[in-house]
Amino acid sequence: MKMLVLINPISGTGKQKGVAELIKKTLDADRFEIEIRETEYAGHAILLAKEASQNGFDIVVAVGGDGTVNEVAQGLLFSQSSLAIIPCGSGNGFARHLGISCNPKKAIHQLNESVSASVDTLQINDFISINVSGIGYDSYISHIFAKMDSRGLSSYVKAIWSTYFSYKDRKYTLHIDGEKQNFDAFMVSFANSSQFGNNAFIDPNASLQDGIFTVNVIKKPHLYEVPYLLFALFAKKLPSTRIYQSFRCKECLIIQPENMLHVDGEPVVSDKELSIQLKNNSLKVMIPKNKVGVI
Ligand SMILES: Nc1ncnc2c1ncn2[C@@H]1O[C@H](COP(=O)(O)OP(=O)(O)OP(=O)(O)O)[C@@H](O)[C@H]1O
Repeated sequence: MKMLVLINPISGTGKQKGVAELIKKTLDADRFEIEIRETEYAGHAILLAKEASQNGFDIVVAVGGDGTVNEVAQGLLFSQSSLAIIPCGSGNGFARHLGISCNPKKAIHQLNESVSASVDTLQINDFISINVSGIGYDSYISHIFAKMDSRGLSSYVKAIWSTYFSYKDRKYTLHIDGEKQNFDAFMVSFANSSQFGNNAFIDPNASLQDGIFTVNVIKKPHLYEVPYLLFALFAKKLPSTRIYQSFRCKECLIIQPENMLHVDGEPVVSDKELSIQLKNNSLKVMIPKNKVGVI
């Protein structure tokens, strides 16, 4: 099989630095004919993946985080070529949902044994989301974080600390299955997969193959509830908490008070009105053999 490997040199914590060598040493040369390239700017992977698909590459490997994976997915949507992932981001939500190891060497071994499967994606206005996107507080934080000079966890905590107390629930209108609902929410997530990344689960039972996504409405918690809610987020128990409400659908329309959205963790400027549609079986993905039927 012809395989193009796209390495994002700036993703995550730098794990991708030795990956090219590791791939040459570890990837099954009998099964894959490999070409390796680095991405040169944001959005480059979309173009390279699209060209690869048109030029007969069977697989395009994203070496990076959810942003890189999203770009490769955009380039391969509705094509015969499959997306593969060697996770090197900071969250790796989509790869984790698929059961792909965040250790690059293990991920390459999994790739040697992988099979192709069709998965759903989400179209949010003109954006494509494959993992979890959203509006409200987490989108607000992703926009602030993108403007900060320094990266890393400490900047993230700083962004949250300086905004959490003043940020209140805001008004949203959701049109779903012909019904209109108004509600106040802290954040609203659109989940195709189960987790944001780092095993923080917004919709623990999500499947990428069921033709359904969920709209997850989160109310602002009281400060004393935060420790338990953090535990619940990682223990797959968020759906049973007071602040959580979830709607299953194939499409919906939501009106937000802001022009902000995050798509798989990347901040984007959007319309206030968002039309979200599930695209069933729109992307081929290489998954570990033992995950067939359970993604
Ligand atoms: N050469 C490059 N220079 C600058 N930006 C790039 C380059 N190649 C890719 N990018 C951009 O880097 C962004 C961040 O990459 P990515 O999401 O993979 O890493 P991350 O943010 O560290 O991981 P995660 O999303 O898992 O936290 C992507 O949205 C992509 O557009």
